Amino acid sequence: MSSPSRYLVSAPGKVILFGEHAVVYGKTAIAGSLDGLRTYIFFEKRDDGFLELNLPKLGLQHPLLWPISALPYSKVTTVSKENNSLQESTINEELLKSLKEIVLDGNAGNKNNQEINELQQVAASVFLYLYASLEDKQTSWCGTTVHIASNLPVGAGLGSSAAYSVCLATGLLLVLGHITIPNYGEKVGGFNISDSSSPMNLINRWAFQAEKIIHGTPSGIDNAVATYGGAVSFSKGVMENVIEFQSLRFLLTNTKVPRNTRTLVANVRKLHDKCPHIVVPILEAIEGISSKFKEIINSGDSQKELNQNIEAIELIDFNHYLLNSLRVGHPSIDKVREIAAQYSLHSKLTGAGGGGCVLTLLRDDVPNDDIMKIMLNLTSIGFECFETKVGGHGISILDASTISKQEFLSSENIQQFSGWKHFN
Ligand SMILES: Nc1ncnc2c1ncn2[C@@H]1O[C@H](COP(=O)(O)OP(=O)(O)O)[C@@H](O)[C@H]1O
Ligand SMILES: C[C@@](O)(CCOP(=O)(O)O)CC(=O)O
Ligand SMILES: [Mg+2]
Repeated sequence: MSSPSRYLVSAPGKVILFGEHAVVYGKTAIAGSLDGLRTYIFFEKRDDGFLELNLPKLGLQHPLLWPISALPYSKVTTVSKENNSLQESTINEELLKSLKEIVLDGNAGNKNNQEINELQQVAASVFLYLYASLEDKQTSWCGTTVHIASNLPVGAGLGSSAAYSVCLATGLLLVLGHITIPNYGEKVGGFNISDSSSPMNLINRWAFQAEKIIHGTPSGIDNAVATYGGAVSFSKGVMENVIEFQSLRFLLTNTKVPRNTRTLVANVRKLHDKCPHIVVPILEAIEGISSKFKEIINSGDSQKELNQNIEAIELIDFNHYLLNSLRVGHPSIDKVREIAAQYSLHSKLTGAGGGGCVLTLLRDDVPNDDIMKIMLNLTSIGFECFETKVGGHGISILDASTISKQEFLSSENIQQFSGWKHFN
């Protein structure tokens, strides 16, 4: 049977309850997928030897179009086929540098000579990097068109970079024939991240490469959550389910203050290297918070108790103050915390901080009227808020042979196309 000519893939955003930044240093973090906030990518095979990438969410009006022949294949050294699995290694900086130049080059891909900023350049380079690394010269593959749709805010701490990376890795592994759409019940990898031969793990590892290009030194938590979904604790590439986390309700407030994860993570690194005697204990204290949360959960308290467990709630404030001491706070985040505190609710920054989103725990004993008032208050000063729970699907894939590009682009609810396959 021939493989589909079009694929639709989707991956969720994530929210970190405890442990952001510290997780980059191998400490434990607690995170869950945001099933309702997802990135979708439509992949269509071409037969003219071109790669087309559309980045409307990053403000590019026109598609970027490159002939495959423009890719610097002589510099591709990162992939070797071993035991039928693609082994990636560290980022091939020489290849990446060439690809970044190609992205800016009007003769190669930027036909409309659009002004391309650094963020757009990185997003395009990630696509070309994965394509060049994954293309198997033996296949008669002749190009692809990529369209992206997303209801995830970009650069707001909800893991849009990981959702983008996971979708790109999944779609390119599919269209380049490295994996097929797994059947229900087929072993696809689940949580066993070390099993390198499973499709899920292959996707996760390539998405991690993409995250490295975007972030510099990611911990891997965001791509793991976007790949496998659910609610988890994560440390040094090992994930565990934290089912109880799924019962908690949160308010997410997007301050809309733009920030960039790469810069924030790099700033924490500088602080760490300059003052290790101060920063290392802070990171250990954050680890203590994640551990305490797991201890509370494992102590057998009922969900109601977890939701109102004052010790668990206080962990939110502790984590926030510690993140502030790593200098990743922002006055807009403090404003959200202040408004929520008027109703005795506790909040912390989530993701890399510096603006972006704030997470507020919605306790069961807080009346809906109060939640409405907080939301009104926050929206009246220009913030955007929505209530959410965590958990749910990771990667989803659809054989989109019967869906046209126009149907994809004009759809108000891509999730409603029938035939999606989920793997958790
Ligand atoms: N829908 C999208 N289309 C293209 N690139 C995206 C998209 N979503 C995210 N990205 C990439 O991810 C970057 C933002 O990632 P980051 O700074 O880590 O913030 P976050 O992951 O918290 O949203 C963007 O600059 C872009 O490179
Ligand atoms: C700060 C960090 O812990 C999370 C970053 O998440 P986001 O890109 O801000 O959604 C970095 C990481 O874990 O790689
Ligand atoms: Mg990110």
